[in-house]
Amino acid sequence: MDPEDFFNPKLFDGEVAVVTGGASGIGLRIARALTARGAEVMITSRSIERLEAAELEIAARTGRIVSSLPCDVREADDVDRLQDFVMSRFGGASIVVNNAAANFFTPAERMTRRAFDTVVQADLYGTFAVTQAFVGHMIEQRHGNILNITIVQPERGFPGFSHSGAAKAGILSLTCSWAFEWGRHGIRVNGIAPGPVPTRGVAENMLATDSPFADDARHVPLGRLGTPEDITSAALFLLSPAASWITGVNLVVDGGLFLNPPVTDS
Ligand SMILES: CCCCCCCCCCC/C=C/C(=O)SCCNC(=O)CCNC(=O)[C@H](O)C(C)(C)COP(=O)(O)OP(=O)(O)OC[C@H]1O[C@@H](n2cnc3c(N)ncnc32)[C@H](O)[C@@H]1OP(=O)(O)O
Ligand SMILES: NC(=O)C1=CN([C@@H]2O[C@H](COP(=O)(O)OP(=O)(O)OC[C@H]3O[C@@H](n4cnc5c(N)ncnc54)[C@H](OP(=O)(O)O)[C@@H]3O)[C@@H](O)[C@H]2O)C=CC1
Repeated sequence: MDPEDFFNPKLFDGEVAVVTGGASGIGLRIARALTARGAEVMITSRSIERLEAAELEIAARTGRIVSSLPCDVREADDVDRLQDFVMSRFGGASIVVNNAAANFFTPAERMTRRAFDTVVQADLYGTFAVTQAFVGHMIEQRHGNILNITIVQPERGFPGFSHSGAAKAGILSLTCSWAFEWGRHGIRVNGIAPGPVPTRGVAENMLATDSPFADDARHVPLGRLGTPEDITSAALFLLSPAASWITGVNLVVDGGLFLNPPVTDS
């Protein structure tokens, strides 16, 4: 049985969800699952081609239509356009999934300022800007749910990917600050920390020839790599009323990998 089948098909009726990076990988799967369970879903990414393909896939799988808009979350003007689009079409968003991210292997001493900036802007600034675009409406409605896709224990560092580690640690801090600040407005803010999930993004950007990461499950206690479905089940739980007293957590979904993480030498 698909783990997502445990979730009621009407679970997200009446909700409006924005999923950044929703045209591929984990974001696409979360967007599809929310659509299948009644939410109006808006997906964004930079590539129009990928967005169009995702719209078709979601329609074929769920029989429902998603909206999409090209948006580079690093660009303030793009985020403003996204906000305008969602406000005029849906009146606001009640769910934001900050999933868009950039990553590539670069030893710190060779990392250019622009490379650092590219990742921090996509991950940390993008999470801040997209959330801020929609939280005002959530506060007015006294109802909202923000889910940030992070990594496991970013505060411990991420050798070879120090830009990503720093950005994700910043997102974790935002998760906690926002959970505290907005809890009294009926808004929950949580994170999910995926273990290794072999998506296109990982294959293209993290498994470079000189990257220390290997595409195998040797170190995973549960004996396999993750799937977008594994992450989506956790997302559906955290976004649902079943998690109504949970805020400010970074839920690790990694098959137990971080009980004994492999040592990497960048
Ligand atoms: C299955 C086993 C897996 C094992 C892993 C397990 C560990 C789990 C933890 C994983 C944690 C996180 C994972 C992820 O985030 S996966 C998602 C990754 N997805 C993506 O990155 C998709 C989007 N990314 C991109 O499109 C590109 O990577 C990029 C961000 C580079 C594109 O942006 P842009 O077009 O704006 O960038 P530029 O090409 O202009 O480059 C900007 C600067 O960055 C430098 N750069 C780019 N690529 C590299 C590289 N590979 N190495 C070094 N430097 C790079 C580039 O040179 C520019 O800088 P300069 O102008 O100074 O040269
Ligand atoms: N897969 C894994 O092993 C792990 C993933 N994660 C996290 O999970 C999330 C999803 O990763 P995954 O599905 O693997 O990655 P993918 O690369 O498959 O998906 C990332 C998505 O983000 C979009 N994106 C990238 N940069 C931008 C930008 N500047 N503005 C808007 N959209 C952007 C991409 O679309 P486009 O190129 O069209 O813009 C793409 O749709 C990320 O936050 C990642 O850091 C965390 C730990 C492990």
